[in-house]
Amino acid sequence: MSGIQVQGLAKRFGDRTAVQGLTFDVRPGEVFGLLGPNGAGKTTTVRMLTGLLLPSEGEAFVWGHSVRTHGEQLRRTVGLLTEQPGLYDRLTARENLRFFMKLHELDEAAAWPRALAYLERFGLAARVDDPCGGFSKGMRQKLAIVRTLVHDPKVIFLDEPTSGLDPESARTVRDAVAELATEGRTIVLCSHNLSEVERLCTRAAIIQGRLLAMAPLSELRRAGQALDIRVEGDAERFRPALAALPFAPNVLSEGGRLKVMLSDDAQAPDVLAALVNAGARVHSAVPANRPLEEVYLELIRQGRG
Ligand SMILES: Nc1ncnc2c1ncn2[C@@H]1O[C@H](COP(=O)(O)OP(=O)(O)OP(=O)(O)O)[C@@H](O)[C@H]1O
Repeated sequence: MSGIQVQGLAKRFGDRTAVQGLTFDVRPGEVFGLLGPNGAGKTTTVRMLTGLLLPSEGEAFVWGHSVRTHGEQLRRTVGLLTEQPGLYDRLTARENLRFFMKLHELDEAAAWPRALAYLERFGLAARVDDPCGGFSKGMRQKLAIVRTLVHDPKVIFLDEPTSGLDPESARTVRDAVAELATEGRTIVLCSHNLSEVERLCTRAAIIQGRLLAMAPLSELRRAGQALDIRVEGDAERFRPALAALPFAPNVLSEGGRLKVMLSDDAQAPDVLAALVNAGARVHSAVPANRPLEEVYLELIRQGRG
């Protein structure tokens, strides 16, 4: 069995339930987003799926290994990039990687070329013999990613992998993540960067102590549509007319474009009538998918309600 299967997973810390009733699956070759606000239980879930915490309830299989009974095999199969890079400042990049190779009981001669290829890709090869203490935040993050990959893991958990990276480095890392998935690995991406999630992930779960939604991103974004409207002149001036509608839709405006979020198809004619009554010359109005951010925020609000 490959990929990840999660069945009714729960974790309690004393009286506090961090997560409960989590059920989802992640396929090989998939980049899967695990999303949720601060304190939603993402880290707790990842720690259970990487054998660092035992679940209070439920079961999960990661590449066929039970998180309850096969912790040792599990840890050999997974790579985990945590929020903190967790490197030894006094050691050089090479020494850090060697240390983690030893921890994984790897044959260094076999494992090093793979690490070096990533170091080169991430622009770190020239600094391999410098102590990490002198590395910038982005360099440390990239080295931590290389460390996550030294043992050629089948399942990779990445917590905010591009945090602190400049746009070019972030792109390099995103390309590497996409490539790892095309090699048939399973990747779980925890991120608050929803545009990154939209670019990388095929499916996502949104959690807040429990599962609020799990679906392909294309489906999540369709859940409740938007209307993409082009008007003459600056669209922003029509915002008050739309705000006065009984259903007060959320509106984004940019130049001559308005994106109006609808909770119901039947609201579209009222939106257009309000614009025309306010003097707008409407060039076009087409149904559009909602930005992931809109869907996410709405689900979180409903989850709290
Ligand atoms: N070791 C622990 N002991 C007690 N409570 C904990 C422990 N670890 C996590 N929690 C609690 O579980 C809940 C979920 O925390 P978790 O760190 O999993 O959230 P998160 O989604 O990763 O948040 P963030 O986005 O801020 O990293 C929080 O209420 C947190 O206080």
